[in-house]
Amino acid sequence: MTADYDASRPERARPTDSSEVLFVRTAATWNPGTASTGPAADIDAFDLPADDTVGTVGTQGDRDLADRAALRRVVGLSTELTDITEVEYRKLQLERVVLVGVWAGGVAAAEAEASMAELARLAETAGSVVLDAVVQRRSHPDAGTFIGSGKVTELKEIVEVTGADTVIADGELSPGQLRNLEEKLRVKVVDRTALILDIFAQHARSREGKAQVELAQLNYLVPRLRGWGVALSRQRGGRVAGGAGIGSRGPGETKLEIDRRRIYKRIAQLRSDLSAMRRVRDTKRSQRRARAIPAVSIAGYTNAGKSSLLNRLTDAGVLVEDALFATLDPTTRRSRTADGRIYTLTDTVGFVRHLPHQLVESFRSTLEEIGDSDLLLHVVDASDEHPEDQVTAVRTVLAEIEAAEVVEIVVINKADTAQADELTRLRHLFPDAVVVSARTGEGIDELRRRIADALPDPSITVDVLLPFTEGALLSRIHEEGEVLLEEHTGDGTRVRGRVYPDLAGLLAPFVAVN
Ligand SMILES: Nc1nc2c(ncn2[C@@H]2O[C@H](COP(=O)(O)OP(=O)(O)OP(=O)(O)O)[C@@H](O)[C@H]2O)c(=O)[nH]1
Ligand SMILES: [Mg+2]
Repeated sequence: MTADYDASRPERARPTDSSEVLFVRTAATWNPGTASTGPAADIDAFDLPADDTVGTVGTQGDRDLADRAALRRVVGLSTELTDITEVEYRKLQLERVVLVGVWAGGVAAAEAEASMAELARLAETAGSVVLDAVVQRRSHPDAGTFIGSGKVTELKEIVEVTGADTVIADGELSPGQLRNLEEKLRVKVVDRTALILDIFAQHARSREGKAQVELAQLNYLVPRLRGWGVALSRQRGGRVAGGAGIGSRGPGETKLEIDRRRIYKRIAQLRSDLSAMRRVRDTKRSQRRARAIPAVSIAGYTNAGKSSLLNRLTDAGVLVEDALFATLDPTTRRSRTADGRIYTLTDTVGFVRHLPHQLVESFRSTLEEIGDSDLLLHVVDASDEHPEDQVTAVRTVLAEIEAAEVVEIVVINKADTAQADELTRLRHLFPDAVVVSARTGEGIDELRRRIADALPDPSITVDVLLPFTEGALLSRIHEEGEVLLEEHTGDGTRVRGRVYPDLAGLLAPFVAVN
């Protein structure tokens, strides 16, 4: 018997074979198809397929989709934290759920409803069936039980009537709230943060993405370890001992200490792995910068159509799915302006209201690319009920990752399905926005023009005579700059054009003398 094990807490009224926390073994064990680093990850700008050279990648999104459809929830794996190093994902078994929210004073009813509707979509994305949703109006969440303690009884009735096995709270619960609610409701309770982490874990593909998610999950887990530990012990007792002798099978203090130490060790390992991956990413990025290829980032709310837009602009063949957080790994592709200037386009992870800070922290290196870009395409879903709330949520995250200063083009997407008066309203709200449909291609030419105008212009005029041995420099002028005149002479190629400062520096030795 240990101090951490709460013997007074009765067994579940409705035991299910799903554990409270499933520790799923390495992705390779359970889903070989997605274990390797996806081709979309870590693409070097110099090897990027240009939009006009891509032939077969259109099927990559289809393959990803098939992979994802093949994902199955894994039931009945070990719930013991026996070897944390084997843990790739911590998955929550969510099946039949009831949602619960607190509608704070001062918040419009519509906003509270939108938040719950989104929670429902998140739950469905994670593979659950939403049976019911309830919201309590009160000035702030109850410190002990999230909703008022009287309401917990009502919620318990709903849980019993619907036969739910999980309650999902629309917010981040303190470890105490989580424990209290579970004790009272006798079903598993998870919060919005855990739910989003679970979706990210399901969708992560690249090594970096997986490490980022796992780090976020462990940081979320640490302060809750005691609660989870208790739950794990009871689960194990129930299964292994057929429900008897549960107390004797609880994890000892020492066991929890060991678990905690293992988790800290794993966190340290992940941090160091990630910082190594980050150095590679930084090098690639700075190579791109050194070559002065302007970078455009596509950001926006989840499901706004960012990947569709990348596909439309470059034929990238990125996975598009009517699901939240379909994209976690940034994909970079190369494109050209009508006057031939090269730029890169990067599709990024979507944002959401109350994006868990653990994720923002873990994904910081990925997200920092947005702050570093020359231009941001902020994609807005015009068919959403509250597009401007999405814009606010996105701008909040952008400020958090210090990307608020980047020049932004608001791209109002899904013009094909949005209501006409809604489009008018949005045009009025965002007068500089471009209205497009990634699906039909409407407005895309206009968007390309706007991108070309917004990209930094090569500003230094050069007039050089390049010896034939300097073919590489000649192609860089073509790729990155603007050629005004080109003449082949007996001594080499005479080029007059406009380039970025760094290339102008390299061309200095060849300045033409007449
Ligand atoms: N009708 C319509 N649907 C669109 C358009 N653009 C995207 N969609 C749909 O919206 C859904 C989400 O598209 P994605 O491109 O995956 O969106 P995303 O922003 O990359 O989403 P995440 O990566 O999950 O954050 C898919 O079902 C797309 O087919 C559009 O212009 N019109
Ligand atoms: Mg996407």
